Amino acid sequence: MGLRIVVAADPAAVQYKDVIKADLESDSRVDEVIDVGVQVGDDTLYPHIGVKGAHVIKDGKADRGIFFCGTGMGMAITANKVPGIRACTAHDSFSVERLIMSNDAHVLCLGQRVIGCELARRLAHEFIGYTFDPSSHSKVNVDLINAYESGTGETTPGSC
Ligand SMILES: O=C[C@H](O)[C@H](O)COP(=O)(O)O
Repeated sequence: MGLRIVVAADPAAVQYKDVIKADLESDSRVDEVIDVGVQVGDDTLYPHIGVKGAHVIKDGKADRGIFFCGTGMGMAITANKVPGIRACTAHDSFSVERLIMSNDAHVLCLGQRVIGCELARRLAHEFIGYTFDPSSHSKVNVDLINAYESGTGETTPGSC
């Protein structure tokens, strides 16, 4: 079964969102692309779109997301506020690899004002090619993040 990917952008990055949406729609690794906006001419601000996109993943309707804004940072900050969602900006190939392999992230965030379109396309292509290995040493870190978020873990402001 292929991946279900949600794409989201604010007005500063709708062009990259639409280019990469088209790439994903013709990618054999992808079963479904869900576009939560914005569309050209829609001036909705990124916090609204980032929350909406992250909830698609939280609600189990998508496996991963690729979110876009001017820098990628506003979308990342926003998506991380949705419980259970791990999102980060990554503008180089190694970071994109580690975003999955070390961090088991759900969302790659890209900045249209920061990187060229061809690099953004390449990073999006690479992002969906990685699968987190739950038997790797990285799982303990992801588990600690989740435990802190749920209030069940040992990680507290005074724990180190
Ligand atoms: O992180 C925020 C984004 O880059 C957004 O697209 C632009 O925000 P700004 O207009 O506040 O810089």
